[in-house]
Amino acid sequence: MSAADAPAERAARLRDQLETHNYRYYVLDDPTIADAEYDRLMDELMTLERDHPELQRDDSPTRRVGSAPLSSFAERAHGEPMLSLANAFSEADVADFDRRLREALGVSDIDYMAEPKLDGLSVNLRYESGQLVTAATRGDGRVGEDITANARTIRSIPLRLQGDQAPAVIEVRGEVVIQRADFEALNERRLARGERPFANPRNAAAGSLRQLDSRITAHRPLTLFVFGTGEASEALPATHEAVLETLRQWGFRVNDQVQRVTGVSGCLAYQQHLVEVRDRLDYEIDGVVYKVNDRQVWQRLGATARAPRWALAHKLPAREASTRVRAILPSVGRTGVITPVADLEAVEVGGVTVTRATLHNLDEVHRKDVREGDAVMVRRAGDVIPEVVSVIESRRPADARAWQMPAACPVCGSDVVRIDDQAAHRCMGGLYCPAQRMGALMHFVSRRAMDIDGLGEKLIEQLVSHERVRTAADLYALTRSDLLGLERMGERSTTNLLSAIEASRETTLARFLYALGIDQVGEVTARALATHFGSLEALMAADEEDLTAVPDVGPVVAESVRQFFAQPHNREVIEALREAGVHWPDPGSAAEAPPAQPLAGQTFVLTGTLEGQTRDQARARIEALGGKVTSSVSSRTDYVVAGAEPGSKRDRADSLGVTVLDEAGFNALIN
Ligand SMILES: NC(=O)c1ccc[n+]([C@@H]2O[C@H](COP(=O)([O-])OP(=O)(O)OC[C@H]3O[C@@H](n4cnc5c(N)ncnc54)[C@H](O)[C@@H]3O)[C@@H](O)[C@H]2O)c1
Ligand SMILES: [Zn+2]
Repeated sequence: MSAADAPAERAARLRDQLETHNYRYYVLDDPTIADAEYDRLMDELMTLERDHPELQRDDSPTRRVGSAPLSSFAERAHGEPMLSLANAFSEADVADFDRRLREALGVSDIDYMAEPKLDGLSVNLRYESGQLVTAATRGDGRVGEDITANARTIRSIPLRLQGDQAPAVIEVRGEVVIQRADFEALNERRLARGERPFANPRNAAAGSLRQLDSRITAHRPLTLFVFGTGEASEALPATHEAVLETLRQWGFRVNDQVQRVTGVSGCLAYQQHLVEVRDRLDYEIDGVVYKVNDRQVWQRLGATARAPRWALAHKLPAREASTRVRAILPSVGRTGVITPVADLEAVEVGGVTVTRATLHNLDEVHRKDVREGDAVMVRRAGDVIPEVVSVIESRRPADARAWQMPAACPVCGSDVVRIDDQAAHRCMGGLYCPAQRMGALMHFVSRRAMDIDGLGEKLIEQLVSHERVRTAADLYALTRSDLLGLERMGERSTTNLLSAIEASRETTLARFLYALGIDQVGEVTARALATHFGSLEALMAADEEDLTAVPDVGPVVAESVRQFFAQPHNREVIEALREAGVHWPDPGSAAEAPPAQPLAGQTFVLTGTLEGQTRDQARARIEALGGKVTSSVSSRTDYVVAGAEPGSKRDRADSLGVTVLDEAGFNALIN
């Protein structure tokens, strides 16, 4: 092989690849690489052909637009060709473009119309005497697919032009898009039906518009934004700005971000502005387009085989890239919920290197059918966590197997359980699992649990990070010297904290159960369990049937309780706590009788109609136990007791996160 062969071979290979990608993208609506990767291949081929003119060929993808129309549609020739756009990837490219135009036109400043470049599918609408007669996709630029029936179902496409100035013939061009929220809802529905999700809104829009059955299109939320014209039987206004205004008056939707700017600096400022507002737009954009405003100039500048010379597409940083999933890792969060995370081959998305993407939960992994080894599309928008959007099935390795949630927590080895119909899986080692340490400890010391005053998040964080505290039991071994010297811990606060820890050793079984942080076991359930079983031993020995015999304990709660106590590590921590001196009155002993003022310091709000008592009776019972009843709900309210037809106080409680008790829950609490 001679040295001169290398570029020729490379060019041939690039042409092959680009043709394949064109076919998959334009005909099948099923691309296997991200746009930015396609753009890089195209750019490489263009550079090769420019540097080696002998390699130029008329049938090269660099000279052509799109791809031939799919034969299942009728063909529709455009009155005037529909071209693509020249691309700029950098500010220097934009400056070059502007300089070339200024030189060609002999002017010092050029006015441009700057427009968002919508990422959808372009269509050509032909109106005769104001009536929509045909609609076609761009196809290869000369001939497209006839999608007239489908276009008629799109509400933003006027079937008849407004006003009475309609020309005999006019072609109107624009981009059909699917709005972001609609795209997400559409993919949700597809996943729910076991269908493959669309890779991105552009594919969703293209797939929806290129339907042989227009009833399907009618159910897809498509929108048309128009950006120009083709064949016209009469002269149009002299500037592009005025043409857009005419289109508006005819009843089309012209993008409201469109703006007239001057020179390179105007173009770049506009692009910067769109980068900033991009995440707030309802639709996807992949660039901005600058068009010379003076249409007389269009004639003079003309076009290449592929694109007009008076317009330029300035690409925005890509949001999507394709990469490979090296592994799917179960990640244990602070509350024990396990999230599958894709460990990715590093890939750059929009200027940031991405190596991880969330897969949310096991159902999502299965619905998207993401497997270890899969090629996937990854998406990162704004500050949102990167996400695996879809799998490129055609690039799946033969040995890829469906992923399963591990049976044991990868951090602590406790059982992993899916509780009934929740989508989430959890590690059951709540007391022991290092991943859950912070959350478990914060809960353990909280006011309604062990009530250890003075042990805040900052302090717990320090104790955990110094490995001084691993489980709740270690709190009871803390010494003066452990605490002194930690941030903001002086003599006095250390003394106070140590005595708060000391005091918490004496507690009640209900509080202790609540403090354990068993999933599904709140205060009321903890009390019910304590009352029913009387001792921790009896509760730990209970099977599902025993548990569901407790009022208000259903199978979900029962399963959670059983699983919790089934973990050897949890039992170890409980044992250690008891050895550290945590205790409560024996069942049946006089001390188990509720203290005289068990509701001291707690505030209640009563709302709605109670059945077994009047509100006044309920108030009397609360007050007898030391509680207080107030009339309005605030963040200081401990409980809202809601009878029938509770009204707005209940809603307010929900929005503030205040515990709401029904009458049975209230009775359980005060008895
Ligand atoms: N991933 C793949 O496999 C693959 C394959 C082929 C093409 N592509 C992608 O498609 C694009 C190239 O294709 P293209 O020829 O359609 O070019 P293009 O999409 O880059 O630019 C031309 C098109 O932009 C659209 N457009 C949007 N807003 C516009 C506006 N305000 N004014 C004028 N036109 C506007 C029109 O439909 C026009 O046809 C690239 O982004 C490329 O990455 C990807
Ligand atoms: Zn764990």
